[in-house]
Amino acid sequence: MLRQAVTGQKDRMRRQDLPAVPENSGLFVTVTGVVAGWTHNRGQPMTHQGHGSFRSFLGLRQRHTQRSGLKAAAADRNVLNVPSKLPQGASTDLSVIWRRLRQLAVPYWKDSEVASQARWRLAGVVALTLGTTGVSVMFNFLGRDFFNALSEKDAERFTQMLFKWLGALTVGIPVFVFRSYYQDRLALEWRNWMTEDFTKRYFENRTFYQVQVTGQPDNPDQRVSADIKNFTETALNLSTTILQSCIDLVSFSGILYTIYPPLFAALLIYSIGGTSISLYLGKNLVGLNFQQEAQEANFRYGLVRVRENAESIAFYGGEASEAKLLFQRLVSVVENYGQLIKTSRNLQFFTSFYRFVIQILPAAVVAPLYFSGKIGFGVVNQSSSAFNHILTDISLVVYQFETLAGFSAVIDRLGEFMEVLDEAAPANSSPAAPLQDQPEPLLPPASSIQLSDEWHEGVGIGKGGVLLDLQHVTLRTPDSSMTLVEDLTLQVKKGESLLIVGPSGAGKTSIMRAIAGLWTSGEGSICRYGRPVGAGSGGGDIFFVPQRPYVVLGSLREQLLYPTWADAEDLVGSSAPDPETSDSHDGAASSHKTATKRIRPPPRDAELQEVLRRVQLGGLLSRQSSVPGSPAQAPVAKPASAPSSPSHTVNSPTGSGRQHGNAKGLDAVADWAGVLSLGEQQRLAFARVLLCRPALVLMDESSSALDTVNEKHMYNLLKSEDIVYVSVGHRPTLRAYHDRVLQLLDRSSNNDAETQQQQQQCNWKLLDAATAELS
Ligand SMILES: Nc1ncnc2c1ncn2[C@@H]1O[C@H](COP(=O)(O)OP(=O)(O)OP(=O)(O)O)[C@@H](O)[C@H]1O
Repeated sequence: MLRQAVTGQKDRMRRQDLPAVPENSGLFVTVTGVVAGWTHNRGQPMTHQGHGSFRSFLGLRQRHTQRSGLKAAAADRNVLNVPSKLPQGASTDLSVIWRRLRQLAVPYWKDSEVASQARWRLAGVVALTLGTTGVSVMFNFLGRDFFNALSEKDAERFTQMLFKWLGALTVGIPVFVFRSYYQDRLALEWRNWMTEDFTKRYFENRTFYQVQVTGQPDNPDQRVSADIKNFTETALNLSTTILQSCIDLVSFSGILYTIYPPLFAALLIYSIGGTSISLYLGKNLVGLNFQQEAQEANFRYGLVRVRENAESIAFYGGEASEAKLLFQRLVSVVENYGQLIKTSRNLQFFTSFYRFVIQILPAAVVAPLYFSGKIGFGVVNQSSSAFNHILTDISLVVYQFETLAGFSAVIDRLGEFMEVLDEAAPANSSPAAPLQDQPEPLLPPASSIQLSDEWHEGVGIGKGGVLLDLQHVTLRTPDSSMTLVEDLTLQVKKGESLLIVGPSGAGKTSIMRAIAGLWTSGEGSICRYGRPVGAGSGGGDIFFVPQRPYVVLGSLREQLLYPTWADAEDLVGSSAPDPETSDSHDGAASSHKTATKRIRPPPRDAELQEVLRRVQLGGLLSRQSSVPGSPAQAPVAKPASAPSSPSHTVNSPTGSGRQHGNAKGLDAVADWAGVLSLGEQQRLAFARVLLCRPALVLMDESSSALDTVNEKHMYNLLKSEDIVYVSVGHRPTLRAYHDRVLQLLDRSSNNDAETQQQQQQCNWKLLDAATAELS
């Protein structure tokens, strides 16, 4: 990181068009040399990518073949447990890198909605880049005449040239500054677009969940935040550098050739030799850059985990082991980084030498011509400058080794991520670029449970009042390593409640996952007669309450409105209650355009306060913000019913700056996940259900932290609202609130295949809750 910061700073300085030769060399023997160097920024690393390597060049093939093994392992590890040594592949398959580069780079310039605008801007940057070469050539000639005048002691001409030269500066400086500025701006816009695109696809089809379950790819957050930034900046820099190199090569070759053809020979030998040596010296950088990024991400993630689980760790007294774990990760970071800077040091010995020698080599070659009086002193300078330019063009690899290496690692990481996103995408939304050499699918193709939804215009109930219909469902874990439920057939009808019980690990939560569509591995079909409630859906029939209540960042109001009215900004103006089907308590917002009959406006404050009291959380209304001035990051909800009502300045009670210091009641902002007890969080989850009023709620141990009185009260509230519920739970008291019990039986610990098969054929029982005798 430190190195990144330092080098990043260096790059910035360099991109301010400092000389191509070492900044502190003091070897700029002529003003022309300084200007030529200053006007020529191609000799420097471009935006730093960390310390790169040609890891990708050497790594892709092996990683591809290792993928199947990784898949199996991935199911058993979460992101935190990414092995400290990532597979360090070895591949020289440039076609893979090229394919990934195309897939990453092309969409913005070709398929995006801003493609034509972006192309125009790119054309502007290219024009400015051409301009910089023009300015360099201009200074090359001005410098020659300037030094000729100096050596001939022609004072009048010297003064003339001095003014010309200064005048040229006023043209040259803006060209360089604006080129750099517009290039940076274009990179920023590209990054913005790519980040949005990746993020959108990451959330589509619950890919983020799949990534979490499989652990592939590692550290997606790092890829979205840091790698995309690196990719866009370097891609643009590299493109303009290559373009400028080509143009320079042509322009200055002519100049050099007219001065002295043998200079070419010296130049070719020098550049080819230099490139070969730097490739040799830099080969140890292979893998180090990729490793560094992964190690840094693991270390950072370890710290985040400590923050997220501070209380649990404190209760367990787990500081020492957490610190040990973090130190282990730190050791990996430091060790790898130590290797990296050592290798980099060796490379720099050579590249520095290489750059310094350039300063005198051309002068040494043309010196005999100068001594014999065939050329003037200005021409010596001119040849020096031209030589510098051409050598920099040809020696791109020497100068940009680390940048190129880092860029390949970034392409690799982003390409891998994109392939995961493409795999998760629905069949009809295949990626823009053709995929030859397709990677293997993330999970092996297996039979899957058919999930369907049936709901029409406000009525989501199937024949006979069926809300949920499971037919011959066999459910397996995502890696298909374990069959959890075999041939399960059951229906949940209006007015009937179901309790799912069974030993820990039997698959109770997994049944919920299958109904929610998170797990699909297995056979059979599940039909949900109703619209599932999703974030910002504004209503729905089927509501899922997970085992761990999710507490959003933001105000108390936002806690209550989540998920039904999360992101309700979009809802405002595009949705409205239909007078016939709306069950809004206040009946307001009837002026809004109807988008879907089932969408309801967010409840008003009075209703939110009332529901808090009903779930025995009225006391929260007297709490003050405990996160002064912190920006709420949660999706912001805004009641459509009364957008102009003073009591509904939900979005930002105190303006966009969100100074919550003194906010109270529904506007109070706190780290609710840390402040509320688990039981309070569970009651909050009940409040969300009561506000949404779905037809069916599926709850996974949602009352496990409640006392029996509160538990009874919560179930009575659901009954009073006619909400059908399916609960997962261990507590015996739960049976009293349910009509039927689905009991999952213990899977045999006996490894005997025959015994297991017999048990799996009937590893569940459906019983009447009143009379059932649970085993
Ligand atoms: N991502 C996964 N990949 C593979 N197996 C998994 C995965 N997640 C859970 N399992 C396994 O699936 C089995 C069923 O898990 P599930 O969470 O459904 O159990 P449960 O009955 O709800 O348990 P509990 O009562 O303890 O919450 C367990 O053996 C668990 O280890």
